[in-house]
Amino acid sequence: MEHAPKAIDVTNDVEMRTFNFFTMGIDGHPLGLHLDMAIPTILNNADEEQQKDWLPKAANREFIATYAQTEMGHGTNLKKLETTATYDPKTQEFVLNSPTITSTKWWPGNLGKSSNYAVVMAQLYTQGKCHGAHPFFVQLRDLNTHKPLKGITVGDIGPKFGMNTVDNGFLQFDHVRTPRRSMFMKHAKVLPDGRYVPPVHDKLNYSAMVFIRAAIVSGMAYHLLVTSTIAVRYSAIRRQGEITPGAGEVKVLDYQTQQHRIFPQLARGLAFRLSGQYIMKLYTQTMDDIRNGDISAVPDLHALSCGLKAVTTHHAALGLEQCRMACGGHGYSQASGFPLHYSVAVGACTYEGENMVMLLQTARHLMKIAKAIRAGQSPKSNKIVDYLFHKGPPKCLIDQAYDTNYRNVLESFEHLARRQTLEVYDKLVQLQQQGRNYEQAWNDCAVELCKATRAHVRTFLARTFVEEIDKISDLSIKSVLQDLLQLYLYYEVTECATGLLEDGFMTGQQHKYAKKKIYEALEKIRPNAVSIVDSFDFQDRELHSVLGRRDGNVYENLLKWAQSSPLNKTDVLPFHHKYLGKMMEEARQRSKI
Ligand SMILES: CCCCCCCCCC/C=C\CCCCC/C=C/C(=O)SCCNC(=O)CCNC(=O)[C@H](O)C(C)(C)COP(=O)(O)OP(=O)(O)OC[C@H]1O[C@@H](n2cnc3c(N)ncnc32)[C@H](O)[C@@H]1OP(=O)(O)O
Ligand SMILES: Cc1cc2nc3c(=O)[nH]c(=O)nc-3n(C[C@H](O)[C@H](O)[C@H](O)COP(=O)(O)OP(=O)(O)OC[C@H]3O[C@@H](n4cnc5c(N)ncnc54)[C@H](O)[C@@H]3O)c2cc1C
Repeated sequence: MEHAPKAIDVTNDVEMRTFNFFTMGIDGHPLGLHLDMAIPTILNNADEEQQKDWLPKAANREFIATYAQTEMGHGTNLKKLETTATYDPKTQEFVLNSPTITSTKWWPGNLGKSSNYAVVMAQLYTQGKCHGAHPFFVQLRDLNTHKPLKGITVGDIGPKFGMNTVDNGFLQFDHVRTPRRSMFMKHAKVLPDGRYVPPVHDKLNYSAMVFIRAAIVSGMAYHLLVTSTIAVRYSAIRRQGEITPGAGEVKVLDYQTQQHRIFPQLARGLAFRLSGQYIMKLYTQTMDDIRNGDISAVPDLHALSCGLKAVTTHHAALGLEQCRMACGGHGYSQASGFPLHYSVAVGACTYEGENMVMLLQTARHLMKIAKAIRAGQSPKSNKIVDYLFHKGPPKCLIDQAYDTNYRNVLESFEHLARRQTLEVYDKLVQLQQQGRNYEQAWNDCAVELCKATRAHVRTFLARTFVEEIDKISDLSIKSVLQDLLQLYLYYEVTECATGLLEDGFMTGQQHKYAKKKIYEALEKIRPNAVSIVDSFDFQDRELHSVLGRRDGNVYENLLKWAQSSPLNKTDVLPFHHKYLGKMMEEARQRSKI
């Protein structure tokens, strides 16, 4: 038939994701971990033969797999995972075991009820020696009955803060046997006789986490762009109060405070989107390099993905909350769509590496660079960190008339990142000279180390935003985006003003200049705000928001939404006369006596 709907191609990743997203919503679905973590693990950690066997079946959804790493007792410190996989050369099998309560796998998405396979991270023992956590591909449930296999206890961990459409689960193994070839063998291997062959880099097993950390950056852009769309649209129909007495009530979007609350979230959403594209490309490139035997970019990718993940999730959480508050009372209703987006987005501050832990990972990388700088070494042509080696201007120049492509603003961010990185490095060295060991000194510097990472990530986000806008050739689009860029950059200057003022790099006057540039940008963005968010082309079914409807018919639909609440199916609730009605009736009778 000419107009018959085309079937979804389940092997096409983008098509499948879009379909899932529209049909099942944003708070997760039974295939989430299968698509986002299990398949990437197969792609990057299975050897050729394993891939041939597992990948087509995975793409075709002949099984559903999850990623079971975190345990009740340990999520961050992977060295202390307790699940064991002990190789038995006699049968050429691994024996998977959960020796303690705290070794119970806890949290994996879709583990509770949906998955019948899992990538299981377990401490690998062979020939009496532990080689650390390695991934295994393990069948959990019978393919026909879907009952747990012998020795496996599996279930759902119960309701959570949000994402309750995902069956996060628990899992225990009681000496479960699995074939030798169920160990992912692209990097490390166990030979039939039990000999261990180490990987070229011992963190290659962690590539699925790196993938999601990179994906999260665009995910956070999405949440911010969606919620600022809701806030802008609603603020453009909501009228309350007057700016000029007697001139009539204004749209709340005309208040400067409202613009200052919402527009920076829009600008940050765009910045995250552009850096999200960058890090995904870097991820793909690095995985290709690894396939060709080049692992040199692994530390850079790890450091950037950890820092971006931590900063973007934190800012998304704060930004979403600003959008909610910008919608007043109605923002607190589920009709706004904010509770759904908020509870999904804040999860990302924790999953895939707790944010403080991630900031500290990037800081490790920065400290190596600081060491090289202090040793007088030259930069290594690394676009992301080379600026740390260069001496910038001694004073801030943001208020100079000619600031081609915001060079002066970028140099301010660079100055702060460089100063913070070197200062905390010097403190680390000093503390060790005073007798602290490295780990103690590290802990004493941890807050400042996190600040160094934030400053470095801010520099990266800002530079990427500037460079990407510079590439746009359509001048009408470019000019609108330049307004958002202006807002973004000066807003970030004020956000890190304490650091810039602290060492006298920036003057109070220049801080005032940055604020002036923010207010100027808000004014320029205001007339285009609704068109900007409309241009994202979000469908109403994506926004899940009465307030953010594209047609702006908020009030009549808010009433319909409330009337359709289950509580309003009947005028009088069935149990009214049994409890509240009875209570009031009895009270009235008593007061008559
Ligand atoms: C269309 C729009 C949709 C919108 C929706 C939005 C959705 C958002 C997008 C997200 C998509 C999907 C959502 C999926 C749901 C997610 C479900 C969540 C899953 C999980 O949480 S899985 C579990 C995640 N767990 C963690 O992240 C654990 C955190 N811990 C660690 O990673 C590590 O233990 C560590 C980094 C803290 C330390 O590692 P450790 O092994 O102990 O090593 P160390 O000895 O400390 O370090 C040794 C050196 O190794 C370096 N290192 C560490 N990790 C890596 C790595 N991955 N790669 C490279 N190098 C690494 C470390 O830095 C050390 O280096 P150095 O010695 O300094 O040189
Ligand atoms: C919604 C959701 C989905 C998840 N999905 C999965 C999944 O599919 N698969 C899976 O395996 N796991 C999953 N997880 C688990 C998740 O990856 C972990 O919870 C996360 O990595 C944090 O680890 P933790 O719980 O051990 O936190 P903890 O490490 O116990 O964190 C507690 C506090 O200690 C601090 N802390 C810990 N270590 C350090 C340190 N070295 N330095 C400084 N501070 C430190 C943290 O900053 C934090 O403030 C999920 C979690 C959530 C919330």
